[in-house]
Amino acid sequence: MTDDVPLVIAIDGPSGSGKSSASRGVAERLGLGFLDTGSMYRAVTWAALDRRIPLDDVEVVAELARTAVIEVSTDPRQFWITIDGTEVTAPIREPGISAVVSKVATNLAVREALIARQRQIITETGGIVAEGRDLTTVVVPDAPVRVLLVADPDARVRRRFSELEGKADEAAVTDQVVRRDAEDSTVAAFTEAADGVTVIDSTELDLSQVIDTIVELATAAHR
Ligand SMILES: Nc1ncnc2c1ncn2[C@@H]1O[C@H](COP(=O)(O)OP(=O)(O)O)[C@@H](O)[C@H]1O
Ligand SMILES: Nc1ccn([C@H]2C[C@H](O)[C@@H](COP(=O)(O)OP(=O)(O)O)O2)c(=O)n1
Repeated sequence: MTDDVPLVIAIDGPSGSGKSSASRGVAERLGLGFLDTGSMYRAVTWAALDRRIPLDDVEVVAELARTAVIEVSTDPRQFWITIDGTEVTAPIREPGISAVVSKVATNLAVREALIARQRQIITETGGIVAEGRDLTTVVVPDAPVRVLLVADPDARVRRRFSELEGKADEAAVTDQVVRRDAEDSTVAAFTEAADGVTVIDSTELDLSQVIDTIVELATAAHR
């Protein structure tokens, strides 16, 4: 790997396609940072609910996103996130947040604020694997490695369901995966690959095969 230009790897895809796990694995393997952009939308959602701000109040939620101080780990081995000094690493994963986060993620003024913060983190970190819904198309469209990670809806629901270990029933998980993707895809183009983006279908691949494939792409691009 050349050290002069920091390597940025952008990974998008629907819920449960394996973005976070694969990105963390690739970052560890290549000694890069890791950014989970979805955690930032989740943190703003958590803070809005905590302050009793109605999520439909687009302007007030946007102001929160513009003014809140979000610090997020870029260490692939240890994830944490804080908003205005409160650590929200665990609460942002609760089903109650997953059920409503799309309301915040489809607020375009929120997106503008969080995208600016994401670009800042990516620049400060140097080499990084950044994942979400609009990294390949909006946040860092010039990244030398861009991947759309997909998997069949059934596989994605099954993965999420087993991850939640009984915290939510199958209907709720299906709703969180399928409805949320439908809502999120109205503001971010992660259902089809943009020009130059490599599609990886993880339905029949295990995690290490997905990581190997992305590492190979990165090695070829960064020679
Ligand atoms: N290729 C894969 N095969 C099987 N399970 C996977 C695979 N990739 C990820 N998983 C599992 O699926 C769940 C969702 O993965 P995650 O990385 O959180 O997806 P995303 O970030 O796209 O929502 C996790 O429990 C993870 O361990
Ligand atoms: N770059 C991003 C990242 C996430 N989002 C949205 C999509 C989801 O509804 C939420 C949370 O994203 P997250 O990646 O944590 O969701 P999943 O864990 O994959 O289900 O934020 C987005 O709109 N743009």
